[in-house]
Amino acid sequence: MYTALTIAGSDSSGGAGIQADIKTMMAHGIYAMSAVTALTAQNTTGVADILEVTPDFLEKQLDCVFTDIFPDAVKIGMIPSAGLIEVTADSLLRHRARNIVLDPVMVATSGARLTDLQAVEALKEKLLPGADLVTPNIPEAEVLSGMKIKDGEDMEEAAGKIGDTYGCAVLCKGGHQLNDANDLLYRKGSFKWFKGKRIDNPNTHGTGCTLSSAIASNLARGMEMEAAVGLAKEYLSKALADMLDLGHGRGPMNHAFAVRDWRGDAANEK
Ligand SMILES: Nc1ncnc2c1ncn2[C@@H]1O[C@H](COP(=O)(O)OP(=O)(O)OP(=O)(O)O)[C@@H](O)[C@H]1O
Ligand SMILES: Cc1ncc(CO)c(N)n1
Repeated sequence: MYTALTIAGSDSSGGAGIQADIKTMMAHGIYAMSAVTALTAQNTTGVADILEVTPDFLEKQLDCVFTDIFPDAVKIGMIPSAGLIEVTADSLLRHRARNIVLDPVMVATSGARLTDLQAVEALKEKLLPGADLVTPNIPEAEVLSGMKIKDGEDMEEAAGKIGDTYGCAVLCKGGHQLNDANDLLYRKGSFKWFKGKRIDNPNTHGTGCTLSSAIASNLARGMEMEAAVGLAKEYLSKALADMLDLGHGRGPMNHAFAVRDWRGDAANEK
């Protein structure tokens, strides 16, 4: 059985963070493990509070996972502070983790900040250089590259800057554009666009977590990076196109489309 680890925050509403990651990995037939960096009290309308674990406790979770069931891939999501980022980077290096997909989470879909400003600096210095792939959305790519992004050409320039500075592949996600949902992969000096049709669904809570976990799941199975990204985007589009509508704000996506056969479609109807 292929295995994957998510290092991320818990989302009490189940649409993003650890919960989205585990749902996605399970839908890909992957055995999912987790190291929790923080608990968030959040729902589709916003984040009420964040409780971080201590660096020492995060390190223990990582040691427990890596010394027992070694993950074939690692997805990194919300890490709220520099101390937790340092422990994570050291641990991944010490345990020789492979297939590391880093979602540089900074702000939730609802607009709330999930990491402090020192964490952004630590992310750049400690985590990006060890990652195989980093998956910023447009505002995150602006922070990491230090430039404004208005169009596809700017996305290429920013992704190139990030990739060349930190020595990792970069997937710049286009979900924050108005007209399309095209993502750009920069890897080893060349660009590949993944074109996506914009789905008219406001319920996009957790799209970034889902995409990065789907990529990690595909890498865990041994897929090449380009194929892993292409298939992950297909998974995300299907989950979004299922038009689940829960909660009072930007709701989560439906992962159950991938596992419906177990109980039949009828069991999912309300
Ligand atoms: N309305 C949409 N229709 C189709 N694809 C979308 C839509 N919105 C986002 N996506 C896709 O979802 C993926 C995640 O991109 P996005 O830019 O939304 O990430 P994010 O902002 O990190 O997500 P999150 O909301 O979890 O923070 C990308 O592949 C993007 O193209
Ligand atoms: C815990 C957590 N991680 C990531 C995101 C980004 O969507 C979120 N809203 N919550």
